[in-house]
Amino acid sequence: MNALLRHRNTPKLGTIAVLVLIAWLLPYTVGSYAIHVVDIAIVFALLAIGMGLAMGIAGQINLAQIAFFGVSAYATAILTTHNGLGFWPAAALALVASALIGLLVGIPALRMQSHYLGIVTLGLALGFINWTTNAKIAGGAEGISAIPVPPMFGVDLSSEYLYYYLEVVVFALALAFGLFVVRTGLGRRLMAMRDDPLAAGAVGAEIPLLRMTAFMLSSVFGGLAGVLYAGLIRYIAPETFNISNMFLLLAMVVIGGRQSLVGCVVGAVGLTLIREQLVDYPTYAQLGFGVVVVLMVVFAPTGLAGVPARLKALLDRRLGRTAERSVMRPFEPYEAGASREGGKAADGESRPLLEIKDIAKQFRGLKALKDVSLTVGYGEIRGIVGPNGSGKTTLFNVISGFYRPSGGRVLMDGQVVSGSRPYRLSRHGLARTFQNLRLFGELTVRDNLLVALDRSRTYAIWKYVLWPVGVWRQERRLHRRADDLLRRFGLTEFATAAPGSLPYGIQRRIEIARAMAGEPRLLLLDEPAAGLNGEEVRQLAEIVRSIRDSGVTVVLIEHNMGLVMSLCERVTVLANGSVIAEGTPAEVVADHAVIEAYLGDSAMAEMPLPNPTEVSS
Ligand SMILES: Nc1ncnc2c1ncn2[C@@H]1O[C@H](COP(=O)(O)OP(=O)(O)OP(=O)(O)O)[C@@H](O)[C@H]1O
Repeated sequence: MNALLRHRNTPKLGTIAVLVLIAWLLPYTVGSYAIHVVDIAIVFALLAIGMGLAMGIAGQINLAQIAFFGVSAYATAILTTHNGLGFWPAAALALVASALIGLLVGIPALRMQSHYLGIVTLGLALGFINWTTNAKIAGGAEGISAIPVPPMFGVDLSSEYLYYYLEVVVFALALAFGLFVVRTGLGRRLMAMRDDPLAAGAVGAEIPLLRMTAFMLSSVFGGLAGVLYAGLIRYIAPETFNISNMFLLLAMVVIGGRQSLVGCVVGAVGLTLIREQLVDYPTYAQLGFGVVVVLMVVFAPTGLAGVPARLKALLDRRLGRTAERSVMRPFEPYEAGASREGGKAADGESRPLLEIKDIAKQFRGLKALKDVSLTVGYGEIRGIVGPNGSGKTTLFNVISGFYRPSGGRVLMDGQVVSGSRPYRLSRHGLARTFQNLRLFGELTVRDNLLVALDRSRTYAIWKYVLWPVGVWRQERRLHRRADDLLRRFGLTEFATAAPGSLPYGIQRRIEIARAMAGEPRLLLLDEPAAGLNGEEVRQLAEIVRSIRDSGVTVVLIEHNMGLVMSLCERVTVLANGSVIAEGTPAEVVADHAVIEAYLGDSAMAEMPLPNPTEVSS
């Protein structure tokens, strides 16, 4: 069965039918005040979903949600009462306005993250509140009244009972859309960005655009809530969009579980109902919510939505259940053949794939790289060795766009690529792994691979609105390819596991599989054998050879000299940021400068020339 169809969180049809029935019958069972509270709860639920998308899914702290809500509510009010527009055209323009404001608020996220972003978004929300209180067009402290009842084919939406049904339909569609986003490519990329923006960029995720997208999504949900609120209450005033409501919203998302949209809805509905019960004690209610939020952050950071998984993990630990196998299946070699003979490019030219020309990198006073030059031909396996701190990882970081060089150029396939962002380099055919593993910790192993397999551009998210079938088909293709990749790398058994729960050797292999998912031409492996046992190193050598035989050029940094000697045709030696030797493994280990550089370095000082068969398959 397709993995997509057996998604662990896909709601059952029966559950949906029961929920629809409850939603349908609810107005028949409650009084007019209760239905008013439910109508308000739905508005908050929409706001909470938007906030969950930005904060929980994309990891972007957004304290401006109340402003997105306000912008569309005010835009609807102003356009209908001042400009005489009908309710629905005004609502459509209000949605556009809040999406644009969302993009605007997202701009600071390009430069700053975490609490700085929180402060800036909060500042923008305060600015908006200030505007509503002072601007004449916004009605000042008195607000705007007499917003018209939304027309709906003769249905009287001034009745809160009938308005409830409109809200339920809009809410259901919005939640379904949110879940669709979260469970497909865009959501995965947003989550990958949340877990590790550097690694996400390295597998092709356009981080700046994704950050803007997160704020835009959040603002559209805020905008929907604003329109519904304006149509429901038909009067708006600054007190609805104040900081205490922003805090309440934050509490809903944190308590419900910011990484789960359903959790956000539960938090929003639950806290709206509780707030109504405590309406006579607003100060105590605020204080109570504050205490609960602090307790949740400390003891249950994943909120109510995360409680079942935590309980299950606890139970499994208590019962000593370890469901996962800890041994990988064998790697299935790639088909050989695409390998370029004689260091030639695809067009037959004999230029190298990678040219590094006089690269320098300075960190304040420290010259980590000094005029490093080297070339790597097509189909080569190049080793980069050197004592600790000699600049190897810095060189990789420059090649892969993580660092801008202080001088010199990097060319790939004859094209200057130095200074390009990691996601552009990924699309140009570069992939890498990291010395300290950088897997997306909150995603499953399959999702880690899916993020890298998905090469669609961020601008293609228009399909989510206009052509969701296309998104769905693409998902099916990606899941099939992920299954193939999992099988090739012997990882099928671990597909649904969290990478952090797996042994180190398996995590290293997942990282190589993820790098290969992007079908690179050049693969940079940063200490791929670190932490592996002897058998795993032997398997690694087999994998790297097969990758090269499939036509991918490999450059690896390694301290395991046995592996370097057996695998690499040529080795470049760095010391103190400079290339001190280059040649075949036998040549470099006999080089005087190399021996001197390594004196005192235990990895190589006593290095006998290893027998290549030690690590070969
Ligand atoms: N972001 C940074 N800021 C300041 N200094 C840095 C930064 N990154 C690396 N360095 C310094 O640059 C030098 C080279 O570091 P690098 O990590 O490239 O060495 P390496 O050869 O990869 O070492 P190892 O084998 O231990 O991984 C070191 O002195 C290191 O402290």
